[in-house]
Amino acid sequence: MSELVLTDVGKAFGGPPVLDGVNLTVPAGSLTAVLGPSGCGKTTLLRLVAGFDDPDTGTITLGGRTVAGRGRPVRPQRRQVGYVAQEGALFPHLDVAANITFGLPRDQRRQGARTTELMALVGLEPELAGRLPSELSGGQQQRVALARALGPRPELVLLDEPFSALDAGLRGQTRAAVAAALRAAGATAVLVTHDQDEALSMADQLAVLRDGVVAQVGTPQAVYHSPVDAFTATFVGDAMLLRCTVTGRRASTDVLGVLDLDGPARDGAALAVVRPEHLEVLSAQTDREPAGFDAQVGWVDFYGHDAVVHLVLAGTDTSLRARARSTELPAPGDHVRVRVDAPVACIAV
Ligand SMILES: Nc1ncnc2c1ncn2[C@@H]1O[C@H](COP(=O)(O)OP(=O)(O)OP(=O)(O)O)[C@@H](O)[C@H]1O
Repeated sequence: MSELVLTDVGKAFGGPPVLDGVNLTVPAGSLTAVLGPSGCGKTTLLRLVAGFDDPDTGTITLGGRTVAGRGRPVRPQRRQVGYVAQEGALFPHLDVAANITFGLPRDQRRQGARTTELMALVGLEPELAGRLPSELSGGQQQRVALARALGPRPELVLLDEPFSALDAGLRGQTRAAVAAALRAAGATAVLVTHDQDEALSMADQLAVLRDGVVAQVGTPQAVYHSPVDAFTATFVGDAMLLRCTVTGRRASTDVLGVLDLDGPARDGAALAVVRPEHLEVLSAQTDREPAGFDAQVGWVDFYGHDAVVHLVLAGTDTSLRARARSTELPAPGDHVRVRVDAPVACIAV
């Protein structure tokens, strides 16, 4: 396993740059998720690392070896990089074992032991070895694709939206199996996705890409709790950005009173990052001390494990979203009270 370092990497295809000075370090043995909206350059970044395209500027090093950017680029097959595409791209006429064996060095192809070991690593039952890809579920196919990519013990595994074709139930299971297999193999991995749940739940490190520029890099927790700008705050998780004035560790908002901040911030104008889970919805008839602000329920999105209550603050046109337990839900039209019951982050403006 090896560290991957991109320094000032740029790429254009005849028009404005698709990647514009990307700096990113992926520590050895860790999984970095590159998260960004469609068209922001995620696949281009993977293709440059794999060697399918060359960067216009900057360098890419893998395990301390420069593979692109200085002198002649190292050819893809010599980079020791495994690639898992959106839809595994398995050979349809080869069975599972033959698909996995295909990625192995010639001297290991006849030894069944490595294939058995790889199937176990990605959580595939041994009896699936003789099946064709068309006889597997989408999640099983992606596990075969990962086993094939891990076979030659690559320095780095690249995963390009590998779960996007799977339905919700299968996606969760396959994500967990793939994350466990990558950890067990000690692989350095880059996962490209536009799915924030996937990025937050799987990654050791999250890099948010916007218009070809890395907007923020950090642990999923750091990016979620301390976004650096309005784009990151609203792209990674749901957030309402409220105008406020910061003084010390408190933010005075126009619409929800004075909020506690979850960290130090510069005094002056800012945006408070209020997430739905920071808001508490109280019954208007509560016998507790009246707290919070009057609001009316517009509608409720029910998700089973919880729900999101859409509200409008009384006397304003401010819309809010509050996460609530699915067992205690108000109804559309109800008058309620709402308050922020947790410290929030803020972004200087
Ligand atoms: N070979 C190419 N020639 C011309 N333009 C390209 C080429 N490859 C990518 N692009 C353009 O570069 C931009 C970024 O594409 P890329 O596929 O990297 O985005 P992405 O973030 O992976 O998007 P998605 O999430 O939709 O797959 C797009 O505008 C795309 O049209």
